[in-house]
Amino acid sequence: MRVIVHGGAGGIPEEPDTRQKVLDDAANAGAATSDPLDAVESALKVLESNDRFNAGYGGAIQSDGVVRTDAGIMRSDREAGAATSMAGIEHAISVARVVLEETPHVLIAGDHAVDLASDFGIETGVELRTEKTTARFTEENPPQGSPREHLQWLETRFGTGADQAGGSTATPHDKHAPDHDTVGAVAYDGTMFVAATSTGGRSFALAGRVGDVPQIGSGFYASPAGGASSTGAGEDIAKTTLTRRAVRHLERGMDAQTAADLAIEEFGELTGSSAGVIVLDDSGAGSAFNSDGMQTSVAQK
Ligand SMILES: NC(=O)C[C@H](N)C(=O)O
Repeated sequence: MRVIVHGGAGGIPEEPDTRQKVLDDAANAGAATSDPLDAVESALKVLESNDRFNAGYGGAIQSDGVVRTDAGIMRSDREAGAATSMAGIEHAISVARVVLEETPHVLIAGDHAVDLASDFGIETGVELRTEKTTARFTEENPPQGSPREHLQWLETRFGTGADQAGGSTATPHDKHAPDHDTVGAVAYDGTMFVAATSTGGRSFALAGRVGDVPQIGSGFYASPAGGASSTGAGEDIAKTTLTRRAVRHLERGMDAQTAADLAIEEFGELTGSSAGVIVLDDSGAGSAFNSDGMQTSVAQK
């Protein structure tokens, strides 16, 4: 089993070595399995439980004070599942897998996704806010009232992707904000590729906002040529279908590194925004980003 994981594209983390160790543990956990669905799920569960990443516990808080998680998973035979806008779900990746394996659908949202999770034995009602994320949110004098009032509040707080191009800041407000610390994994067992991504979204987003992560071809994609997982400003990733773009480059004969480089180059040209992508094909792994940093880890067993 070969696995590549990423811990989000953004600024340089405060303790890169500690964080790298968690990513290495995640990649190793994935590589120790014998099924690529298990590989990406076990890798991402390690990262969803660690508050150094914006997924599961420690995920970004939306304008109404709630963390809502999203994830997507896809196999190279084009079976896919995603789950979005879930409150109290730490392991969004496991819910996405339930959607893939147990339903005839590709995307389930909100309270219904939480009910589905509960029915399939996935823990619900988990406290996903940490002291750090709560303090950061509270400092910003959270809005009351209607969505229009929330929109006014986030006008000066929700960073545009262009604010972050070059990765200088995670948001205009907080240099060390864990804004781009979405997690992703791609696994290959010699037969099947599986790509997956999990996130708490972006900080200071409107309640109910959904980004690229649960959208096929945006946050995740797999085909017989390989798989890809992305991270960055989700609105821009969705508008340019970043992972579909990277996998299309594999289908045209590029290797994983060239496909990743070209996809990010095109993304930057089209959007002026920042993102990263990891790519796996049958001969190796590649990754590229146009932010200040994106940590990755590759493991093979
Ligand atoms: N942290 C991220 O990578 C954010 C994620 N792509 C989203 O927009 O929801």
